[in-house]
Parts: sequence; C-alpha cells; structure tokens
Amino acid sequence: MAKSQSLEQRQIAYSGRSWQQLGRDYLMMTKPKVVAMLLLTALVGMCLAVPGIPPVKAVVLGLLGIGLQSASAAAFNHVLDRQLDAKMARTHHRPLARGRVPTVNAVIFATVLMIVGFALLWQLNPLTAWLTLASLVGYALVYTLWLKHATPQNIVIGGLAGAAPPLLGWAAVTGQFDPHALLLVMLVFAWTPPHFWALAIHRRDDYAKADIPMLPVTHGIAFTKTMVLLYTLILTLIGLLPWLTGMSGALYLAGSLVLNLGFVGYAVKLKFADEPGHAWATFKFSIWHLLGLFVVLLADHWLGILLA
Ligand code: HEM
Ligand SMILES: CC(C)=CCC/C(C)=C/CC/C(C)=C/COP(=O)(O)OP(=O)(O)O
Repeated sequence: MAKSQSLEQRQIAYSGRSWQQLGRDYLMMTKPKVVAMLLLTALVGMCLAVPGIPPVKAVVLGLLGIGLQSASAAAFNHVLDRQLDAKMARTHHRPLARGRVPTVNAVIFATVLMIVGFALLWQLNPLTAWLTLASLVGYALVYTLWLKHATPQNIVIGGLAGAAPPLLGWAAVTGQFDPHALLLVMLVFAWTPPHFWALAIHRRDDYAKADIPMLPVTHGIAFTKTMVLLYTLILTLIGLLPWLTGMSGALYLAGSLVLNLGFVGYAVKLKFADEPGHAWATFKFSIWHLLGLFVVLLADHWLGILLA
C-alpha cells in the first residue's frame, strides 16, 4: 500500500479483504487480552462477594455485559485515537490507523457492543449497568480525549476505569456497593502506574514523537523509575489490606507478598541497576503479577470455604 495514499483511498483499497482478515481487525479493536484480564478481576470480585459459588445467571450475564462494555470502550479508544495511533511505532498498524476499517463501521460496532452490554447488565441490576457505563465513559471519553493529552497523571486518574471491574463483578452478584470490593479496586488502581510507566519508559520516544505528556516525556526516565518503585511499594502496603481486614487469609498473605515483593524487586533493579530491556521485562512481569494476585485471592477464598 503506497504511503502517499489518503485514509479514504486506503479504506476503498481494503474493501475486498476476506471475512477472516476483517474479523481479526474487529477483534484487535476490542483489545482482547486486556479485556480478558479485566474479566478475570471481575470474576474474582463476583466470587469473593458470596460465601459459596455465585449464581450462574449473575456470572454469565455479568461477564458478558462487562466484557462487551470493556470491548466497546477499547473500540471507541481505537476510533478516537486513530490519528494519534498512526504516529506511533507500537500502534501504527492498527485497523483504524491504517484505514483497514472505516471509522463509521467502527463507531457502529462500538455502539452495538455498548448497548448490548448495557442491556445484559440491566437484566441483573441497574447499579451494575450504570457503574459499568460510567467506567466505559471514563476510559473511552475522559481518559482518551482529555486526560491523555492534559497531564502526566493521565494514567493514574484514568486508571480508575480499568480498576473498576472487581467492583462491577461484586455489584453484579449482590446488587450492592460493598466497601470490600473497593479493596480489590485499590489493588488494580495502585498496580496500573508501574504497569504502564514501565512500558512508557520503554516507549518514551514514541510518546515524545506523538507529543503525549506521559511521565517519562515530561519528567524524565529517572523520575519515572522512582515513581514506578514508589507505586510498587504502595501496592505492597495496599496488598496487606485484604488480610488485615479479614477478607482474605494466610494463603493470600503469603502469595501476595511473594508477588508484590517480586514487583518491588523488578522496580529496584529498574531504578538502580537498569539493563537494556529491563523496563519491558518489568511491564511483562506486571501482567503475570496481576494474574497471579487475583488467582491467589480466589484460591484463598475457596480454601477458606473448604476449611470452614
Ligand atoms: C490507564 C490504565 C492503563 C494503561 C494506560 C495501560 C496501558 C497499556 C498499554 C499501552 C499496553 C500495550 C502494550 C504493548 O504494546 O504490548 C497494555 C497492555 C496490557 N494491559 Fe494495560 N493499561 C492500563 C490498565 C490496564 C488494566 C486495568 C488491565 C487489566 C486489569 C490491563 C491489562 C493489560 C494486559 C493484559 C496487557 C497485555 C495485552 C497484550 O499483550 O496484547 N491494563 N496496557
Ligand atoms: C467498562 C470498562 C471496565 C472500561 C475500561 C476498559 C479498558 C479497555 C481499560 C483498559 C485501559 C487501557 C488498555 C488503557 C490504555 O489506553 P491507551 O490509549 O493509553 O493505550 P494504547 O496506546 O495501547 O491504545
């Protein structure tokens, strides 16, 4: 495809692609791996909300609704960021940035996912439907359109939307807003800055080129590494709260300490003994860390039920 072609010309050129290629593009727009992780945190919220197995209807409708709304938020992010994505090496190949999917089709796709997701959650309870829609708006509009361009604290504030799913899962099962669910939200909220800033250190030049005020661009790499370390320490302290409040037991305490101190270890190495590629390794570790943390929360919960 010639580089000089306009987006419209490329959209016409791409119109004869196979259903399989098109399907891959639509799937990519939903950020499936991120949504899978969000759903894991929502599922753990659902399981911790009740003493036994949560009701099947709430789990199925809840996961479908939260998943569709998260996928919709991701697709809206692709639409609104299509010009920005085209400027960055990491994202320039995306379906909308390359013009493989017409913008209007992507907007219809995202809107349908949003409406179906909302309707499914409404069947469960309005609280979950509205809270999930608020998270969608928080990420797709507030973060993407405004925060991302406004302040280096963009991902700290915007991270609230991505941290909401445990609360959404909890509300899907109980219909209520429970303070225990906020402990899980706080875990993801404190995890997000080191998750993202490790990647942003690795991709600093990309963000600088696109003129996005990410922390390594505005405050430098050394300061960002200090912040990564600080947030992993905050995460370790917040990680004690589920145990201190009695929500989780000894298995959680041991597992979370190993994982959180492992994350601190990556951050210490990043700050004081950086090697090429370590920022990327820290970002990758952050994903396994969150997966492990939520699996441990769940295992501890069910072990507690078995031993009771
Ligand atoms: C404002 C908050 C967040 C920001 C700015 C952010 C940013 C990013 C970025 C830029 C990537 C892509 C890295 C790449 O090039 O491969 C990524 C990957 C990922 N993020 Fe986040 N993230 C945030 C919150 C979350 C949350 C809340 C979760 C899940 C609970 C999450 C889970 C993941 C996963 C699983 C990946 C790997 C995706 C893949 O390999 O395709 N992120 N994140
Ligand atoms: C309903 C609900 C729970 C909504 C939250 C949905 C959601 C997909 C949250 C994930 C946050 C995320 C991947 C941010 C990166 O955006 P970016 O634009 O900085 O990254 P990019 O450059 O890779 O697009």
